[in-house]
Order: sequence, then C-alpha cells, then structure tokens
Amino acid sequence: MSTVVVVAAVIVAPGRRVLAAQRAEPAALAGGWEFPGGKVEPGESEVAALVRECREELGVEVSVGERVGEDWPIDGGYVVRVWLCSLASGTPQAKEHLALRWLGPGEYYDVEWLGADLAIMKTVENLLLRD
Ligand SMILES: Nc1nc2c([nH]c(=O)n2[C@H]2C[C@H](O)[C@@H](COP(=O)(O)OP(=O)(O)OP(=O)(O)O)O2)c(=O)[nH]1
Repeated sequence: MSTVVVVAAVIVAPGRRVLAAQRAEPAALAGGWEFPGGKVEPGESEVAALVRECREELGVEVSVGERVGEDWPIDGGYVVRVWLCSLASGTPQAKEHLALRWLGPGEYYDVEWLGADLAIMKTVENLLLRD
C-alpha cells in the first residue's frame, strides 16, 4: 500500500507571521493546532492539494513557495509534507477549524501544536529567522 501524504501550508505574512489553525476533529486531535492542509487525493499533485485545501478550509488562494524539511511521519502511517506559502488573495476564515491565529516571532509556541507540527514549527522558525 502506498504511503498517504498529508500536505500542509505554512502561510507566511509580513512580519514573519505564520497562520496556525485549531483542529475541530477527530476527538483525539480536536483543540490541537496544525498548519492547514489535508490528504492528497488520488491523481492529484501535492501542490494542487495544498492549493485546494487552503481554498476549502480557509477560503483563500495561496502561492506555493519552498518545501520545508523532509517527510514528517505521523500516526496512521501517514507522512506530512510542508511548504512555505504566501497569500495571493482573500483573508483566512475558519471554515473547518475551531479558530485561526497569526503567530509572530515570540509567539510561535503560544499554541498547543500537534506532535509533528511542533517539530515543523521549529524548522520553520529557523528558516524565517535566517534572513
Ligand atoms: N492538515 C494537517 N494535518 C495534520 C498536520 N499534522 C498532523 O499530524 N496532521 C494529521 C491530522 C490528520 O490525521 C491528518 C490530516 O487529515 P485531514 O483531516 O486534515 O485531511 P483531509 O482534510 O483530507 O480530511 P478528510 O478527507 O480525511 O476528512 O494528518 C498538519 O499540520 N496539517
């Protein structure tokens, strides 16, 4: 069986702010914070999945930039693949999440990240603070 790929978008806004989203479901993950995204559908490219998920979950169009890190393994035998993105149009709305938060430097760890996302946030922080 092939690995299920979950794509996640680190949407970066001016001031090195990143968008965090609080999961509504399933019960085991509800209340935890993640980067918006979801599973790649059969026949769909990873970048197309990222754009689709941001449209569905946030009501925004994103431009996809550089890939962050390698594969992050998560429960269920899935892997998460992450890209830096920027907003091309729209203002994010919590269509499927409990809440959204923009986190600037000094606030990156103010939410209860899901396990993999804490490691992702650390890698993103290094990338954003390098320049
Ligand atoms: N979207 C997202 N999912 C993550 C992250 N970190 C992490 O462990 N996950 C897990 C939670 C879920 O078990 C899985 C993603 O599933 P999902 O429910 O977001 O996918 P989906 O939108 O395609 O949903 P569905 O079709 O299954 O309803 O990956 C993350 O940063 N973003």
